[in-house]
Amino acid sequence: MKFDELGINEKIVRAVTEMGFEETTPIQARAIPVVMEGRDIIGQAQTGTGKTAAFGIPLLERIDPKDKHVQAIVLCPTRELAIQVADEIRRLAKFMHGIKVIPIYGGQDIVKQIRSLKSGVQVVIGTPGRVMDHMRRKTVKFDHVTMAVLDEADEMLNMGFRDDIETILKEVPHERQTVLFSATMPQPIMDIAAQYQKDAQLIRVVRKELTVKNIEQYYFEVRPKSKEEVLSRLLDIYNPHLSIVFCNTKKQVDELVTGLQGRGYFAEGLHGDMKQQQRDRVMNGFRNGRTDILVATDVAARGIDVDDVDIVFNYDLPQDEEYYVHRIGRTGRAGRMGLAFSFVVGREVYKLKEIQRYCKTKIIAKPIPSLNDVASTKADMIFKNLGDMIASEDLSSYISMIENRVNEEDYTAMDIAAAFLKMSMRDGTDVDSAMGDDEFGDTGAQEGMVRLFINVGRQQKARPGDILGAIAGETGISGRLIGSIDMYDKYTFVEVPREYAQDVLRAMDHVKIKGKSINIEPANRK
Ligand SMILES: Nc1ncnc2c1ncn2[C@@H]1O[C@H](COP(=O)(O)OP(=O)(O)OP(=O)(O)O)[C@@H](O)[C@H]1O
Ligand SMILES: [Mg+2]
Repeated sequence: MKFDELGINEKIVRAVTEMGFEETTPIQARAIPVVMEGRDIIGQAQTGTGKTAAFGIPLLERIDPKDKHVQAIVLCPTRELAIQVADEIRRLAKFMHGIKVIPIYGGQDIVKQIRSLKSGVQVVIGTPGRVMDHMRRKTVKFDHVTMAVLDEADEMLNMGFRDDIETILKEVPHERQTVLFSATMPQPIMDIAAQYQKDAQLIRVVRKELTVKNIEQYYFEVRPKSKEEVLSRLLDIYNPHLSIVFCNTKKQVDELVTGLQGRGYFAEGLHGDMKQQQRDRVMNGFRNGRTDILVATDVAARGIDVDDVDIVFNYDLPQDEEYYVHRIGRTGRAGRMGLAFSFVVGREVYKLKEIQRYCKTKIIAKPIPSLNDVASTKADMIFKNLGDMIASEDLSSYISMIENRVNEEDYTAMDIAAAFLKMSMRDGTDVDSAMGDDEFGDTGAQEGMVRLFINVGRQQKARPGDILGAIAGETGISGRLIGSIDMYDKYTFVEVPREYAQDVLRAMDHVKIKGKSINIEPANRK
């Protein structure tokens, strides 16, 4: 459906065209006409499918620019979302004169907000706490409000905000229109919502899955200690333009940011213990690409819309299934492609099963990339850049420098190229030191090798060749590089190059001998 078929203000049609919207999304096509009729609705549609405009457009249709009272109020669960929704509604209102939209949220100078509110604002987009604050101070009045929107309604009506929402809605005239939007809408929440709405129509853009099709979802079985290393490898291999890494605690966010920055990544944290100024700085940095990696708690899980987020990582699996939907929904927006990678530790596999059941999607297991994979991806990128440079630049003076060297010294141009490659691949993570030596200790292995202990299980009569083959097959490490296998009555040891040891351990869960899993651990623990 085209926007001009909706019977909306021509100025809004102009604005959406300028915003690059060609057609309405399904939720917009279905919700906008009903909301324009003045009916209460509950709108549920997948993440990134344009719910903001679905309420923003009919909201603007209702505003009388000549009337300087607050006429519409939108409540959002987080500050960042309030700012973003206000921006989107301002863009929609770009050609409508005399409409003022402001976000009001905690942590921002309240005196400034009061001044703006006094200057005649028709649309307030706020977080419940700060809105209540203004109500108490009587710096905002809602007696001319005809429309209330609860964006991310289920989240806000969840225990945390319920009382605040109730208090706020009591201040809004009873004849108001009340609309609720979210990508998830659990039944208990809809029951609560019935108290605030009148004869609400449920508009659910039904799809089998709750998550968007264009997000590919994978998981990695990891050990808690190896999460950061695995994350780094994935970042190096997939090289996302922007990515968001979700952690379950503020402490974990801080730790991971320090770790990633130490490894040379442009990462910043976002969580509720930070000062608002800092939160704004981080969010702006991420929106304009100064920060590539946003490490966040669930404050960034709902509604946040940033172009070019290619990958969402669940560094920790979320506690609630709904949060999985919202977190991964930060990628794959407005029809783009996205990747969602979840880290799963031990028994969390069960949680992952629940998430899959809830979302009605499959999350597929993926092996952890080896350092070899990382190295070859890095080399590919370097070769690509070199190719571009060779094609487009005059390198003759450099060529003669190399020729001179080769004539004077005892090595070839190939040696020089190889040394250069090694040098350029050493940026960011240091491949050789990434392995954490002490985990393997001194186990009397040969120089450069570490000993691993393998438990093949008693009943299995595995031959050394089977074990070697299985490990080589799963890790991609050439069988030649894996050293001796020593089989004793009860114990089996294998020696592997130190730099591959971690890979072998991580691959363990996938290494099967005669269909049965085996157990591998550092030999110094025995
Ligand atoms: N009709 C449209 N055509 C193209 N892009 C659109 C259209 N409507 C909205 N968009 C863009 O799609 C992106 C996602 O929209 P929006 O943030 O409203 O999604 P949402 O459904 O609210 O998602 P979430 O559940 O994550 O809050 C925004 O960048 C928005 O500008
Ligand atoms: Mg939204």
